[in-house]
Amino acid sequence: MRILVVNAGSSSIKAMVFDEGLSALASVSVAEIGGKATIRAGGAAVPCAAPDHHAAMAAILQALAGQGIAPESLTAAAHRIVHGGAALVAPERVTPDLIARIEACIPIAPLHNPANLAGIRALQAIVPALPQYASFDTAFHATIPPVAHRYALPAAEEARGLRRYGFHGLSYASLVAHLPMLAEAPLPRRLLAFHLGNGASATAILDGRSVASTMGYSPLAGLVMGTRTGDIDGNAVLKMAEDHGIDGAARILNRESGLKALGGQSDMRALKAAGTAEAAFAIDHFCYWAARHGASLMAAMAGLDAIAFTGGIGENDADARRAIIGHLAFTGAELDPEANALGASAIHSATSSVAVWIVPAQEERQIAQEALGLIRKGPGRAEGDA
Ligand SMILES: Nc1ncnc2c1ncn2[C@@H]1O[C@H](COP(=O)(O)OP(=O)(O)O)[C@@H](O)[C@H]1O
Ligand SMILES: CC(=O)OP(=O)(O)O
Ligand SMILES: [Mg+2]
Repeated sequence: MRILVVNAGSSSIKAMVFDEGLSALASVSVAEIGGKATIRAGGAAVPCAAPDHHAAMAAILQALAGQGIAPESLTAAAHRIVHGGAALVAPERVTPDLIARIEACIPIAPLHNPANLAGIRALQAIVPALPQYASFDTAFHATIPPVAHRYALPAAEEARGLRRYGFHGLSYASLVAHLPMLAEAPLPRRLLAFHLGNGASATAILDGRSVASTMGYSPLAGLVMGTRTGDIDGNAVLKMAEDHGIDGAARILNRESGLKALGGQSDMRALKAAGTAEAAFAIDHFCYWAARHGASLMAAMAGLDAIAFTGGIGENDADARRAIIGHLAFTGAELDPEANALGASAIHSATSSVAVWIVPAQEERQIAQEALGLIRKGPGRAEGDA
């Protein structure tokens, strides 16, 4: 069995092929789509032409074919879908109806759902009979209670879907599954998890379940991100819509803000390499707001037992982790500088009252596992619609 998993983020596509035992058979990724794109297929990353997610997907399929994994040899494909709305809270087989429901969420996830659909369509065009499955980034957050997910808006607005959803759920679900293995201990009761990638969020995980998260109606809210503002006053958004039109305001908020606006680069590595005063301010701002939002999530769990970092920045950037934990020192969290610099799994000091972990994001494995669950269940109600 060969399951191709496609994880399209806002700036990257990560593809992996798994067998039925969830062993990885191949891995290809394209980073910095729309910028200085590079492709990694086993060896070092090399430049590639990927002005958009369609081109990146074509490059990935070509690279996989070069490794002997032709699209025709796949058993199934499984995709990360960022916004599933309130109804799509479990993995599903891709059908025309499901595609329509994913399309309906494009206005709320403009950087993501089109990219996710690009992957599905690319495969449909080449191997129309290939069964495809979808896993939702919003699903892990279905346990957030109304007090945390409801906006204080009139009921009619809520009925139109205006509520907080929470994202990066596949990453958080895999973190909850893997942290006990890394720590060789039960999952901490009150866990503050930071997913810091191009998109960034934090989640309060109480007894393994999401009880609050920083992203809201869309993946724009909460922390400062590569090109997204994070939290901003609604009236400031209205002022921007007045000045620039709705599309202009949406473009500024989603694509021209965040680290890019403050420091001139959306990519953390590029920002650090730039070394300018603006870049330093952007990084300070990112870490300060990550900590501010993280501290607010502690109230949703009545305290804190452990912190976990994941995502491209969370896993690889020791400076960002040090700055964020520095802002959260009042919680009793303290890093072991050497372990942090090395990127070890446990990075807290011996005297820290809060455990601090690095957990590699395994969204692809999580997606493969969810698809495998559906494949093993056999043809269900979705099969008839296909
Ligand atoms: N060694 C590193 N040091 C600092 N930042 C890094 C490092 N490796 C990756 N990153 C950053 O991680 C971010 C991408 O994270 P990732 O989770 O792959 O993104 P996406 O949201 O597209 O899935 C970029 O800002 C990148 O610069
Ligand atoms: C939801 C989200 O922001 O995803 P990414 O970090 O992959 O852009
Ligand atoms: Mg990602």
